Amino acid sequence: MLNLKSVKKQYERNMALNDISLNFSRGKCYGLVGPNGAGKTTLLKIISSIIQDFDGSLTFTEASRANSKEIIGYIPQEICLEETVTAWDNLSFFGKIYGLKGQTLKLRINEVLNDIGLTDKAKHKVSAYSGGMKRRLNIGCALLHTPDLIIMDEPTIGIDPQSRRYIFNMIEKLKEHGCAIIYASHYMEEIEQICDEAIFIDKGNIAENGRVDVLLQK
Ligand SMILES: Nc1ncnc2c1ncn2[C@@H]1O[C@H](COP(=O)(O)OP(=O)(O)OP(=O)(O)O)[C@@H](O)[C@H]1O
Repeated sequence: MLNLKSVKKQYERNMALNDISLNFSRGKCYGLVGPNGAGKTTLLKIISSIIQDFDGSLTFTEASRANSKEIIGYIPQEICLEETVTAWDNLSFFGKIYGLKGQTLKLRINEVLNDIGLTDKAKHKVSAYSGGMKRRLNIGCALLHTPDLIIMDEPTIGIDPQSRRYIFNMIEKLKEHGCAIIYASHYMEEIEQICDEAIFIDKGNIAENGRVDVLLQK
């Protein structure tokens, strides 16, 4: 569904990404692994069109949807929620950004709340949520518009095992629905558990790339 060809990104004198070519297909979870400063977030921001100033090409191979905003659900490393209002209000805000309204918006909010396991806490203020609950809500906000490609930038940092389980179950469901997921993480055991393929990135270059079982044997 997505091809990257010779993608390069330079910040002033710092070459953050150096000739990255990759293909992503539906129904698979791709682990993106690398040390601090390897270029993971830069790559994810290029794929999500947050960074538009780069060299090389990025092509969505299925033209069924109008633009990348409709295709992509981007879950940033930072929690991006308004804590003074409820989970429902946060979901409603993000749903409207994606053009959802009325009954469709209500239906999607209820579905997402169920998927992230927060139905009974929907009317609670986010400031009263645990770190793991905030992470789950952060993910939910990016799924309302049923994106085809979901980008998760280290979504399990500082969370409890129950929230981690919810996130992993969610990834399995998204794969079953034919979505592609790109999952950046520092944790190899997470990549082994949920990813079909892994991309090891170091100093802006691809060090290894392929099926997780094959890479593990290596
Ligand atoms: N806005 C920016 N301006 C200048 N340099 C930047 C900027 N963003 C990132 N960099 C640099 O680009 C390189 C790659 O950074 P990036 O954040 O993509 O790495 P990362 O693999 O996501 O790291 P981490 O695991 O710490 O999140 C680093 O050397 C970083 O300092």
